[in-house]
Amino acid sequence: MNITVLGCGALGQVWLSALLSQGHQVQGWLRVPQDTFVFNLVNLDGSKVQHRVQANSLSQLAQCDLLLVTLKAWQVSNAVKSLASHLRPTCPILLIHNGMGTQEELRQLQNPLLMGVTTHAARREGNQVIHVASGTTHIGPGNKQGEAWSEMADVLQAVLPDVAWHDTIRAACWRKLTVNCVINPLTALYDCPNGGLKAFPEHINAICSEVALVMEREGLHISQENLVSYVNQVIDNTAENISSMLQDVRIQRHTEIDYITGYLLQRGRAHGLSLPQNSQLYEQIKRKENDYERLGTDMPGSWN
Ligand SMILES: NC(=O)C1=CN([C@@H]2O[C@H](COP(=O)(O)OP(=O)(O)OC[C@H]3O[C@@H](n4cnc5c(N)ncnc54)[C@H](OP(=O)(O)O)[C@@H]3O)[C@@H](O)[C@H]2O)C=CC1
Ligand SMILES: CC(C)(CO)C(=O)C(=O)O
Repeated sequence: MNITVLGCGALGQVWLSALLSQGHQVQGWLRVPQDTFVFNLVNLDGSKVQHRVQANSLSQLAQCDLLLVTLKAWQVSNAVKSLASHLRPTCPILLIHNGMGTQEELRQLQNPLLMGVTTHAARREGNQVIHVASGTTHIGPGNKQGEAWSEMADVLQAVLPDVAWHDTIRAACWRKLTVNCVINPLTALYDCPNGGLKAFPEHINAICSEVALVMEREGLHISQENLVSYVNQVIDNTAENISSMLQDVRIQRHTEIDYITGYLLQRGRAHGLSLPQNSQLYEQIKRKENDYERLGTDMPGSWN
């Protein structure tokens, strides 16, 4: 297949490399246009590879069979909208990111839209990306046109297993959202690795009980106990991890909080629910983010 990967960061490079190794014709799409993109990846087994791929070719974009989007949630809508008119109308667009809300932002899209969440893990270290852990990528339709694309899961399963197709992907997205509503803001707040959250069971329970309320109203029936046990399982499995939100806060980068807790609060409001624990967490993270973003724009020279 001919595939363009939009967002060539940690996750994007893992996919680019896996797609290349399976013989797919790929290009990267970069924020700052370049003709080629060179990257270094450390595979799960510790072996290192360097790849050089084409980048930002409009003619290749116009012929592609899949646009794979591995951007941060807040980067997705604008970037996809700016590229969609260059794609064939039948070319599917697969979004893999943490958080929710982009599906709603892309409601007007004519192309088949597929949504994905993944438990693969990769991180940038210097000039290389390390594929830290293998996992499962759950994908499913994000609009009516996407419903016919279940075979995409088979293609991608051969590239970077495991890939599972869901006729209804929303439940998987909410489960991942729950994990991110707990682990991401709490680790950013307590400045600890994921495993450090074992010390805060009440806080975890309180967050999950509010998420369960919203999920119930969204038509997804799952008990608070079930959510807590799933979140604790992820905490155990990723105990050494520094969550993506804590990483963002540490390097003063915009976080995904608006698409994680922010999305939960938005859905809560739509159902007339008050979610005090999550509202407080959201405010705390936004305060941190605003502090450094305001400082950033106040830096000398920013008016030049
Ligand atoms: N990494 C992981 O292990 C996992 C990540 N996820 C989720 O996957 C998503 C991607 O994560 P990750 O790969 O870590 O993030 P990264 O920040 O590493 O990658 C995003 C990339 O997109 C680039 N980019 C930003 N805006 C544009 C644009 N308009 N056009 C083209 N490229 C652009 C960024 O470039 P620049 O930096 O120059 O702005 C960056 O290289 C996130 O939602 C994350 O939460 C989910 C599970 C695991
Ligand atoms: C699952 C978890 C919490 C792993 O760290 C993650 O998705 C993240 O850090 O964003």
